[in-house]
Amino acid sequence: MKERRMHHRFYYYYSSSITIIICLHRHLGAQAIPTRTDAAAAVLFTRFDRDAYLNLAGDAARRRRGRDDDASVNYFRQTSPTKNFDDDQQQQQQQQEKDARINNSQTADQQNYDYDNYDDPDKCTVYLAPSSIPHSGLGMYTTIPYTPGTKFFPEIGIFFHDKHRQYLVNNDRPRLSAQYPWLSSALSFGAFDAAYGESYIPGIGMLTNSHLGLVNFRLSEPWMMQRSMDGTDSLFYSDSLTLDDVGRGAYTTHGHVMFEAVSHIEAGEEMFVSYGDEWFTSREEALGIVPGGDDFTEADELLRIFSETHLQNNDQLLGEDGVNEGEEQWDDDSDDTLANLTAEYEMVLRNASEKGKRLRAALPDNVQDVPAALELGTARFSAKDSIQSLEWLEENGACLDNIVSGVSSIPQAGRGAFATRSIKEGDQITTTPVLTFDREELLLWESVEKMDDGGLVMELLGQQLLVNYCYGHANSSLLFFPYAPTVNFINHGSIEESNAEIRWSRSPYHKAEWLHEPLEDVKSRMKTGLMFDIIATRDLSRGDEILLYYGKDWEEGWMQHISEWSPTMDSEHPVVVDDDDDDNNATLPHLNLTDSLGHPTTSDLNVIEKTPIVRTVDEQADNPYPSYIMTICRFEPPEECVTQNMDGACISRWTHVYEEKDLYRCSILSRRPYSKDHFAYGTFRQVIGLPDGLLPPHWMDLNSTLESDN
Ligand SMILES: C[S@@+](CC[C@H](N)C(=O)[O-])C[C@H]1O[C@@H](n2cnc3c(N)ncnc32)[C@H](O)[C@@H]1O
Repeated sequence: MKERRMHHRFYYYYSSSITIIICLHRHLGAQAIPTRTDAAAAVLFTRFDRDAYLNLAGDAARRRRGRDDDASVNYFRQTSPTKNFDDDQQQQQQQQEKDARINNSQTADQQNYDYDNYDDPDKCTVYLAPSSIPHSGLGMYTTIPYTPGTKFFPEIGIFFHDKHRQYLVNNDRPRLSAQYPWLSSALSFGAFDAAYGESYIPGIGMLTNSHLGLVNFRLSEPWMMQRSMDGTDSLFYSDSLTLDDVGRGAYTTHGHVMFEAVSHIEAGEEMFVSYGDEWFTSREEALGIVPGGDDFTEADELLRIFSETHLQNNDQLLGEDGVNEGEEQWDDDSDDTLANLTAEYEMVLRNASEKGKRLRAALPDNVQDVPAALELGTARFSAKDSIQSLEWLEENGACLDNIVSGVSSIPQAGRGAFATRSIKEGDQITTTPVLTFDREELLLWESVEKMDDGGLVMELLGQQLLVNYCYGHANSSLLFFPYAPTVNFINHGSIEESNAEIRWSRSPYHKAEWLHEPLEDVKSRMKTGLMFDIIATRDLSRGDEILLYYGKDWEEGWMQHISEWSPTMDSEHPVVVDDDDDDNNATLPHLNLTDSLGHPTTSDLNVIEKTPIVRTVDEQADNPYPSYIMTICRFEPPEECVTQNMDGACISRWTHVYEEKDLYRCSILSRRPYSKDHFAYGTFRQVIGLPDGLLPPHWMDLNSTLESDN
């Protein structure tokens, strides 16, 4: 897994009445998610009004066709059914709050892509183009400067959980898809979402390369609450769907993941994030020795000292005012001087090697390069092409900001992608590299005991949420996950209302020749190379929601889901059981469905329950939290473990109080694992259909569809 560590805080689970804190940083124990039969005890909720939904969906389509809709109109307001609430006032209040939250989240979006603030709103602000890091494929470049803290536009994050439940996981080959995810904690509270999790974050999170000396973006507020549409990742911002909304759990709750600049970024600069030192040190065989950020800083210092002690004593090597003027002047030097300097510089290199191979790798190999490396800094010197001209980007790149995310105009669809500028029919809306998955990688299995002989059989539990973001054909086991910015927000529209289509990219970076290769070769490649283009099929105006026709299977699947789905089925989250300890089944979280609040947030708890958000142990005795809420602490763990479990897990005691600003008291409310929407039973799962004829016939290795499996 691409261990892109943004921070090194560890998360500890704290049960308020117990003083031992158990390290959950590694895992929460091997917990299983249960089979569907466990949903039997669900309580009836009937708030989802199917007819009203279908009417509204029709209205929304009519509005879009008539182009009289406003992209910011939020149909959830009208669809959010409330008839289960007895108290009209409470219902109204809750609805108003939900509206306010959704409006806030829209405002937050708009702040991030207010293109009118730029000198030319039609100027593309971000390009896909070849990376300045050799052999690392494509990268992202900005054409506008950023100041530290400025955010890039919002992206989705998709939680991928319980990899050990893949059928193939134990004896499978290395997979490219494992190179891309972030740690689960990259998504707020992700560390607690499941026993084991990873986070796929497209856009900056997947498309940018990492140069540890030139990192200019980082995930913003990884721990703080990032807004999400349903707020189940966060107790503080909730735009929650209710327990009985048919779209619940069908799209990610992390719909507002932000990256922010960490330095002053120049127009034309390549965007880099840190994958973390370990990502590079664990791949030295494949990547060679890659310096860390500190290595470049130290290398700069070594060159400065070398320059002061040697170059300034050799005035003839420097420009008139003592500043080097580039490489040519070195050519004029006498052989003797150059030989002396080379010998001196080799000493510097030898000393650096002794200190560390990564430090050595940060230094230029030749003394002739020292002046340029001094001027640029060793990091920039090592990737000289990492700042490009606008002309170069226009010539070699593809624009990635023709769309931004917002609340979809489609009821129950979550967020959508909207045009930032007019796009003519036939023109490219965006282009995107795709990561390939084997369908089997997205299935979740559980081994269960067979009644007759006690033997174990594998039972299909369901599919990862990522399925809903993958493109494929029902007759092929190969799936494609696009990862350019914003592309994953594009929703489905019927044949009549769709305004975009997908095709293999015409970009020179798309490896069209791979389409002739056998399926197995494509699946086992450890590099991406295939790309899709999304093309406008009619003239688009700024603010239009982009809609792709997802195909007949998808449409039928969604309609089937609506007709089969019942709040009864959808309203219970799985009970989490411990694989290793059958006696422990009852201790882990489950949703208390008698709680009429649906998904209460801390503010809901405050407003509706009129009680303080955080309760003392005594208060909890009279007034317990809902069962899917837990309290957690966050702190730097003590260096040593008090004891070590058999499996190496660290058990430590909280003996220190740390004052850092991003550490919190042990009073944070979090959702318990497996209590977010995408774990709920009966949630919609369906691959987005690629048009017939797009995939080569020799990739059609299935003759039945897996599509109807939820
Ligand atoms: C690729 S995602 C699109 C982005 C998604 N709306 C989000 O907020 O993250 C596909 C998922 O969006 C939802 N969706 C897309 N189009 C829809 C539609 N026309 N009606 C209902 N749900 C839709 C479904 O949950 C689907 O599985």
